[in-house]
Amino acid sequence: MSEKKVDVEVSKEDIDKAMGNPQKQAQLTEMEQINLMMKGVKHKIIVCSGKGGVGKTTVAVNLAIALAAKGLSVGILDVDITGPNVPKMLNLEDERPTVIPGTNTFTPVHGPMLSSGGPIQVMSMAFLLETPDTPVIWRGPLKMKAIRQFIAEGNWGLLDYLILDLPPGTSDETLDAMQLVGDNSGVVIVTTPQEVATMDARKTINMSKAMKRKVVGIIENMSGLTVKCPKCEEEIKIDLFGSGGGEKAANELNVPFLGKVPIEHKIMQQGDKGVPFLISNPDSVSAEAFDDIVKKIRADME
Ligand SMILES: Nc1ncnc2c1ncn2[C@@H]1O[C@H](COP(=O)(O)OP(=O)(O)OP(=O)(O)O)[C@@H](O)[C@H]1O
Repeated sequence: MSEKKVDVEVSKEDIDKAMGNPQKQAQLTEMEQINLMMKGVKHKIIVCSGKGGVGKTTVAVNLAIALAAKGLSVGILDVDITGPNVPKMLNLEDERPTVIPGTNTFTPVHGPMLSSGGPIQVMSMAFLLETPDTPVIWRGPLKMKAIRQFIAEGNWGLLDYLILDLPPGTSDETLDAMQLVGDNSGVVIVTTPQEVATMDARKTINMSKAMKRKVVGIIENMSGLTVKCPKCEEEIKIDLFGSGGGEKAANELNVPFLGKVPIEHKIMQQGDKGVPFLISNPDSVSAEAFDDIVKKIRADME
């Protein structure tokens, strides 16, 4: 784990002491533990959407990669308890968090190490399932308990960024995540350009505003597909899910528009292989678009 100094309210020693000492830990309530962990994180980014399948996990994972590649210490918490995909997209499916002996705390799984900022730290419900096909058949309160434990009982150490990858919608997990992150947090909303997705994205933006969370902006994912005509080799752009819907929603709701990421076959393919496209295809159109988006996010958060 990185020993890099970040401008936070606690020291790594404070966190290690609380996490490695059962008596000290027993003196703290769950909420005090969560607050302690959150004080060690400089910036928290909640990646969410109204609609499912629009590319939240793809964005969350590549955002973590982009930040870690800049030498920042990064953690990613998979808040999708029933559909946890972060380990799959980082090729960490067979990993397990390490339980700290004599305590009920754990060290998150160490993911890719891209710079001196240390390995990306990852926690997900997927690490606790017997097989990747095991379903999590839980009601809201149990899911919320798991999220709280992932934060309170994980020794995340000091982080520049914690990225939270949320399930779609505005209920249990989203509500809990927005409440728990505290200050220095921002919400990034992912949508496809089509109306049925932007309509749901608007709800998430209004929820973030109601919960007094800063909206960092909207990303329009799956925005256009460029294909080559097999006969004449001419490039043809197809707006499979329409175009400009995310930007329109951003303008109407008066929140920043962060950019468009096109549909690229390799994004899907590499996601399934567990290699984020920023690593597998750093020169692609999507990687360039994403680079711009990350700059805007950093400019806002930092
Ligand atoms: N720009 C893109 N081009 C091509 N495929 C993409 C793109 N963005 C995401 N995908 C693919 O679309 C599928 C859904 O993406 P992802 O899992 O990131 O969405 P999600 O919003 O996190 O889904 P869920 O709501 O289920 O959590 C994945 O197979 C992913 O690889």
